[in-house]
Order: sequence, then C-alpha cells, then structure tokens
Amino acid sequence: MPSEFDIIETYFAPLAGKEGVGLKDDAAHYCPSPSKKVVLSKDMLVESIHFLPDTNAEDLAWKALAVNISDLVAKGAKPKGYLLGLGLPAMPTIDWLKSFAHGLDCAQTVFKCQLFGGDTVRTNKDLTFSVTVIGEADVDAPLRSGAKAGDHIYVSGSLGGACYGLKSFRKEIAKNADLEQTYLRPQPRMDLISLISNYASASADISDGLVADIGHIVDASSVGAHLKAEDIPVNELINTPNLEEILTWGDDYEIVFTVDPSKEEEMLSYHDRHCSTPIHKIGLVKNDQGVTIVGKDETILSYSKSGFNHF
Ligand SMILES: Nc1ncnc2c1ncn2[C@@H]1O[C@H](COP(=O)(O)OP(=O)(O)O)[C@@H](O)[C@H]1O
Ligand SMILES: Cc1ncc(C[n+]2csc(CCOP(=O)(O)OP(=O)(O)O)c2C)c(N)n1
Ligand SMILES: [Mg+2]
Repeated sequence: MPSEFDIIETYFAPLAGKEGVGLKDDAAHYCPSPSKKVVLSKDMLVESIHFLPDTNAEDLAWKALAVNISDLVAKGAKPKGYLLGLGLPAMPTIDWLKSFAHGLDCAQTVFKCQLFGGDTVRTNKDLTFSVTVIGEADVDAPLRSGAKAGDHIYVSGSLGGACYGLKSFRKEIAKNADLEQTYLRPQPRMDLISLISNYASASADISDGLVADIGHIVDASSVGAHLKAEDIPVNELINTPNLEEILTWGDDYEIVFTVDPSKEEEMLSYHDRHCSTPIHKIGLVKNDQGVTIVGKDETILSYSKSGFNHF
C-alpha cells in the first residue's frame, strides 16, 4: 500500500512547476512576473455538498480546479499555479490516483497553470478538496465595489445547466447527458479574461447564483441592479426551466460584469474579435439598492432566496 509520500512523489510531482521544488520542500517559491498584479483565490469541494459520492476521479480533478479558475477569470487574472489540499477518507486505489492525476494534468493544460504544492491528509468521512489558485493580471482587478449607476450589466454563456444536470443525475428530469456534463465539467471562461480586465467596472462569477452574485456587486458598490428576466440567457437544453431556481441555485461558472456605457461599444467590438463565449446584456445599474428582476408586463419578480448558502 502506498504512503502519503508515495502518492505525492508518483502522482503529483510530475504535475509540479519549478515553483513546487519537486514537491520535496516545505513551501513553494513563486516569483511574480515583473509589473503584474498577483491575484489569489480559494474554493473547497466536499463530497455530497459539492459533488455526488462515486463521481469519477478525473471529473473531480477537473471541477476542483475549474471552479477556482472561474474566480481568477472574474478578476481578469491569468492562472499561473495552484496549491492542492486533498482530504482522503481512505487510501485510494491506484486506478483512482492515476485517474485523478490524469484529470489534473488535462485541467492544468487547458487552464495553463501548474501545481505549486499542497497537502494530503486523512479525513474521517468525506472526500474533500481545497484548491488555492494563483493568477496574474496586467492591471488592478475589477472589484465587486466598482459598479456605478448607469453601467450596463452583462452575463456570459447561459444559466441553469448545472442545476438541471444534477436533476438529471437524480432522475428528477428525463436523462440528459449534456446537462450532466455541464454539472460535472464546468467551463471557466478563460477567453474572457482580457475583456474583463480591460472593460469591467465590477465583476464576479455566479457560483452562488446570478441574483446572489450580482447582489454582492451592487451591495459592495452601494447601487441597485435592474435585470430584465427575458434577457437572461437560460441553457437551451432545459425543457421546462424554472427561472427562480435557475437564477438562485448556483454552480454556474459564468461571469456577471458591469460596463460603463462609454466603453460598451469598444467592449463589444473587442468581444467580437477576441472572445468565443457569448455575452448578453441583462440589465442596468441604478441609483437604488438590491436586485430588481422585471418580468413580462413589467411585473416585479420576487424570490424567497437570492442564492446558495451553506448554512
Ligand atoms: N474561511 C475564510 N477565511 C478567510 N476568508 C474567507 C473565508 N471564507 C471566505 N472568505 C473570503 O470571503 C470572500 C467571499 O467569499 P466567497 O463568497 O466564497 O466568494 P466566491 O463565491 O467568489 O468564492 C472572499 O474574499 C474570500 O476569500
Ligand atoms: C451533490 C450536490 N448537491 C448540491 C449542489 C449545489 N451546490 C453546492 S455548492 C453550490 C454553490 C457553490 O459552492 P460554494 O462553496 O458556495 O462556492 P463559491 O461560491 O465559494 O465559489 C451549489 C449550487 C451540488 N453542486 N452538488
Ligand atoms: Mg468561495
């Protein structure tokens, strides 16, 4: 049976960049590129809370890194490296370790980053991942607090795929393998990094749900968001979408951002030339408070919760 150190040497060291010092030292050593801003973020994934038990190791590796990369995208930062915390309830099989390392290798290739270090421990019950990502941006990251009245609100991609993917796994809807993939394999919007860093006045990813996360932006900016329900892009694979659920459930790794109207035309032209992920204008920032969602016939939609909350 391999030891903790065998796992690190055999499966993780080959994924390490030079910053990881072969994964044989006490800490990683990272020298940021000259004149870049370093951006750091962490997200954890816990069995049964963030993913279903028995999810295959390759998909877990992808999701653990992808959800973290999404936060760097939201801050207009390019990934450089990551630290991996792994909590294992028992020694995994060799097949699991190979598959997990392969998943990490694929993910870090797509996200253009390397393993800097981490920690491997035993947990009493649940498989747990804790990833810290390290990124670099050319300019100061767009903050949640940067939105101004008059800014236009955009969201990338489409919403609800992960929510309905999990419903498919749970047999609550007819099986849909594409929606299941959206849940298992979130696609952080790497192609939007430069657009966000050049044009967003504020931005966030919508891991907790669109209403909650645009809510975080407007609260931090002391303004209000007015969203037009029919302009919000819902995943087209969903047969009978429940809009309230889609806007408040979470696990969508799309980006919501605000843009000053004087920069909007240039932003859209930049988007046409450099980005492949679609973006949609969904509303306006106004000089009030909170998130107002306007439905058909100008009715105001009100929801019982704004988004995902662990407690
Ligand atoms: N346990 C913690 N210790 C320190 N900071 C935390 C902790 N949990 C969350 N934060 C910080 O709170 C802020 C909001 O976190 P969160 O809502 O998880 O953001 P996101 O949805 O973008 O991952 C971030 O700045 C994050 O670093
Ligand atoms: C098995 C399972 N049950 C429920 C969910 C729903 N869910 C769990 S965490 C989460 C939101 C995002 O997680 P969080 O830890 O809040 O990430 P952060 O916003 O900090 O990036 C959602 C929608 C899920 N993804 N998987
Ligand atoms: Mg978080």
